[in-house]
Amino acid sequence: MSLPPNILRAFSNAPGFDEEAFCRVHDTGEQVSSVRINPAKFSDPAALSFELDRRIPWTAYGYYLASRPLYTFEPLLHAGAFYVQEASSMFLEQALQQTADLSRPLRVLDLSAAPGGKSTHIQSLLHPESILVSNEVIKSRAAILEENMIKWGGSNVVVTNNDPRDFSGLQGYFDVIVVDAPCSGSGMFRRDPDSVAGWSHDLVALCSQRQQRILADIWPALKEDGVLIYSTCSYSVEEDEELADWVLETFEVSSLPLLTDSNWNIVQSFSEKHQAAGYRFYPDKLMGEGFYLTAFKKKSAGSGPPRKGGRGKWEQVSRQVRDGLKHWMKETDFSLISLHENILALPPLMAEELALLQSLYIRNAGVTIGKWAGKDLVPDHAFALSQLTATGIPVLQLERAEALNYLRKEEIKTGTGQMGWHMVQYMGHTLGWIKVLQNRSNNYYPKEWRILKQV
Ligand SMILES: C[S@@+](CC[C@H](N)C(=O)[O-])C[C@H]1O[C@@H](n2cnc3c(N)ncnc32)[C@H](O)[C@@H]1O
Repeated sequence: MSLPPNILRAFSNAPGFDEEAFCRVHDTGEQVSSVRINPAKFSDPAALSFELDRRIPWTAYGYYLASRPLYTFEPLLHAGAFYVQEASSMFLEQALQQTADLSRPLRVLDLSAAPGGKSTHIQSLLHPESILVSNEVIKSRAAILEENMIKWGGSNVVVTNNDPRDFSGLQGYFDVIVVDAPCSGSGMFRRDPDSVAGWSHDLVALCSQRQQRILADIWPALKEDGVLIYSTCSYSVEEDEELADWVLETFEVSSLPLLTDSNWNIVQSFSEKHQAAGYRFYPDKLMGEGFYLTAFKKKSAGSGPPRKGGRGKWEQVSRQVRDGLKHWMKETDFSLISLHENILALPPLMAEELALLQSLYIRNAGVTIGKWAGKDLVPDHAFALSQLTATGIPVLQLERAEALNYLRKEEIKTGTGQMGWHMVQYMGHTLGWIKVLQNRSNNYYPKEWRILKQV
């Protein structure tokens, strides 16, 4: 792929930009593949059909792969044991660790979260009593975000589908806000050469205005001393350092520098007007795509602490249901509530937090356990993928080919004499539910998530 001169000229003022090396790395067409494992689920690298190669140095959970596998046919991807993510983006881990106290419960918003790369990563880094609001404004993308967060299996996540301005009522609520902003996308040119044709100066200007609007809308929701982490996959200074200057001019805020290892070859930049520290990733300098990240601390909120949420529009489940769930669920201190016919398990304090978040359009919160149908539970897929299932639930281990058939939603020949609900597993990782009947079994894998691709 050769990049047009107008694009190269546009990046010539970007700190650390080396035109010759940049062109060379785009010309080769070389691709870097990487994944991030889920520390709550992943234990055995041998369960993967591909090899984890070198570690990505700025994260504890990321690995480069020697070659790109067909991820769709990897059952552990559907079990939420790993996530396919571009390596540079995992630098978010450094930003969070160095700017926030992750040893205590925090309220964190990932504002532009779909498909869920940063949110799954954040979930792995937070104290378990934290609350992570993973938001996506575009409805169809919010559905994908929800799917990925359910597969990841964390119980402390709320998935919402809101515009940034909908958060204005939550004055001073969040300790940390991550804005992985929609941008002109030049950092992905190597991955997606077709996107080169869509790039223009007008697009960069439009994105920069939208990024300012998003940050202005979300700003009141950040608490005093709270941390804002802003990132793009654009090389354009208008979306990166100039945007950081705009933040410093517009809000009461200070720039938060981060420590990096010189061997990582990340370019540290300083914005022209206010010297905001930023971190630039170039594919010709390190193994990863184009990325920019900067962090800020809010100086004053201009508003008090979050108000009390009052009571939510839900009820605790009855004693009969609670007793009935005993052989399904691990013993926990979670609250069990009924919402829209579903039973939800919410970690301690989340019910109170949800009451505060009631103004948002909540797609998913805590773990959906299922529906109570008269005498017993019809378990939800999210429950299977969570860490809350009781050890006594019957399990059916499948070989790889059968596991893929299950994920295609085909009927599974069980060979088991035991009737009723079973968790289907591959190499000890749960994929979902089946119900074994007298002469057949019903596959409960969600229809909209099934594998459609043929090998
Ligand atoms: C760079 S992508 C996010 C990637 C995601 N953080 C991840 O790591 O998987 C930017 C997201 O911003 C969303 N978006 C688009 N317009 C937006 C707006 N006006 N406000 C907030 N988010 C927006 C896009 O739909 C997209 O999902």
